[in-house]
Amino acid sequence: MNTSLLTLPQDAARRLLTSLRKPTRFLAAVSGGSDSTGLLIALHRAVSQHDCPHSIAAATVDHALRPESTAEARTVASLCASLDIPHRIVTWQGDKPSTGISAAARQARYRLLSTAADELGATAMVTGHTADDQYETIAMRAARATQDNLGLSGMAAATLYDRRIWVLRPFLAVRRAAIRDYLSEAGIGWVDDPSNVDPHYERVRIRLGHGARPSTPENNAAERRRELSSAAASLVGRCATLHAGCLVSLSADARNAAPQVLRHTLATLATIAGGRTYRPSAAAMDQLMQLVASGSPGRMTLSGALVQLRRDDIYIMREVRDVLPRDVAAQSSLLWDGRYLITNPSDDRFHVHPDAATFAPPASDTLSPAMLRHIGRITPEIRFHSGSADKGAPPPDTVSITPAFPLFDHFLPDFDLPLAEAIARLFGRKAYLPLPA
Ligand SMILES: Nc1ncnc2c1ncn2[C@@H]1O[C@H](COP(=O)(O)OP(=O)(O)OP(=O)(O)O)[C@@H](O)[C@H]1O
Repeated sequence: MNTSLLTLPQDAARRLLTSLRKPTRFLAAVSGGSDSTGLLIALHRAVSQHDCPHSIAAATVDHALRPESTAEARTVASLCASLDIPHRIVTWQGDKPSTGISAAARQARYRLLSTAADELGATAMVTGHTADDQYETIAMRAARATQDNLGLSGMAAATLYDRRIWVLRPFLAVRRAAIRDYLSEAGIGWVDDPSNVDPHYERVRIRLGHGARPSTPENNAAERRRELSSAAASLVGRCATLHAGCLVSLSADARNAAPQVLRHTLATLATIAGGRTYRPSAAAMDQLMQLVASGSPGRMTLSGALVQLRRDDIYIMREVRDVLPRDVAAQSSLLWDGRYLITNPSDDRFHVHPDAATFAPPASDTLSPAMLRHIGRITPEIRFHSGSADKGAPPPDTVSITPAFPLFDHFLPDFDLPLAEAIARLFGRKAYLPLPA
């Protein structure tokens, strides 16, 4: 077991605070379980030190899935009141899905927590994920690794949520047992969520199976993933060109990159071109890399994208299949085809539809006529419904069409940040929120 990486709760809290120069207000996400309660106490003690420029607030999500959850949230509220920590309870309202409840609860939790962060003036969020959670995450991902084993880097120490707030995990090298000792010494109790011992959940089965097994990643998988991301970012900076806002070409020089760097770059660009949330499978990437290595012209579809090899260049674009028309209601936004965020501030509903017949191709001496036609079949065209006079009119200036990257925009682990930034630059989109520093 690699114990050198493990640390005590109070040291981890201090380390986080001293790593930040700018005064930061943290929102501690506290469920009332031992890990997040330990985080709350350790951070509270550290920020209460003389001269500390940072401060904390806290929030608890009442998922309203178990009868006890409201009382548990109130227990956290009382603890925070006794410590003078501003605290909010945010409740997951409305109907709950009958399947996929864990994933839906997680989505709702982050949404509600980020709203609480805004209300409490917090500029970063902290969660109590531990070394035990990290071990379980890696074990679960290893069991189903199909995407180039990227998941083996585990949870990131920092993840950008919805492009709006960084979620920091300062306890990733702290063991749960150390947190419980720390709380017991402080005379502070915690809630035991019954689902944490329910073997119905894969995570629980792994926990029960591993007992005292190693709990920190034994290798530097996260560091290697960051290096891969940086190398891919520099490849994109050197070799990638965006055409007509949607088609990316990589110049011949890209083929001189290390194979794993070219592979990661292509996997990521294909995911972005296809508007997908997950990268292609390792099997699909093996096939694509064989095609690239063959040096002959060819084409392959994967993850909703078409990759075309022509002369020495590599072209990556959305495939034409399943690019579906959609309506955008008045005064609303829509993620269209996973690739564009389309905002309609007008009072009229409009229709988004690729229309090759009306598409005016850009002048190009590098793209073939077939590619220009292809662009017309994947580019959003907007048509207003109201009144025949408006039909087919170009969108008013106020309608905005912004490239979207579902792979990065919802949860962006810090080790993927270099490549995400390079792609945002390539598409001319606003930079991601910088890490707290
Ligand atoms: N009900 C809640 N209210 C506030 N924070 C919570 C709540 N549930 C979980 N958290 C936060 O998330 C951390 C991890 O909790 P848990 O392991 O149950 O969630 P997870 O779903 O596995 O994690 P993730 O949110 O990354 O998917 C907790 O330490 C805590 O900081």
